[in-house]
Amino acid sequence: MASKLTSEERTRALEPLLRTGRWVLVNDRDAINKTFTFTDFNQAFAFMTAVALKAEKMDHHPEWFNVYNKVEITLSTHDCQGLSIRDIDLAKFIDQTAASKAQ
Ligand SMILES: C[C@H](O)[C@H](O)[C@H]1CNC2=NC(N)=NC(=O)C2=N1
Repeated sequence: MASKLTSEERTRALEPLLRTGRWVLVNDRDAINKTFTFTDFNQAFAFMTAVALKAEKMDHHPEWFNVYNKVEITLSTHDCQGLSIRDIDLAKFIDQTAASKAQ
């Protein structure tokens, strides 16, 4: 079972996502959030499909909300009620996938 990030992991792995990756900490829970904007719904949904397939493989799923060309994603690990290394790994995949789609 996943465990919460240690303070060392927060410094090494989480901070870069917050500093340069435009992920933000959620106010009232241990989670990160980011909104992606694409050119249209087709691009947004192609992105969501790629993330969904990866999430299913990882058995680690995003909370997300889509309106037309925008996808807002929140990542947290329900099993440990906070951020784990699985959220970091999925966030990195999500950033790489978004970069490969027209935005
Ligand atoms: C039983 C199943 O493995 C768990 O419920 C998985 C599924 N996907 C998950 N996704 C997320 N974000 N956190 C979890 O703790 C989690 N657990």
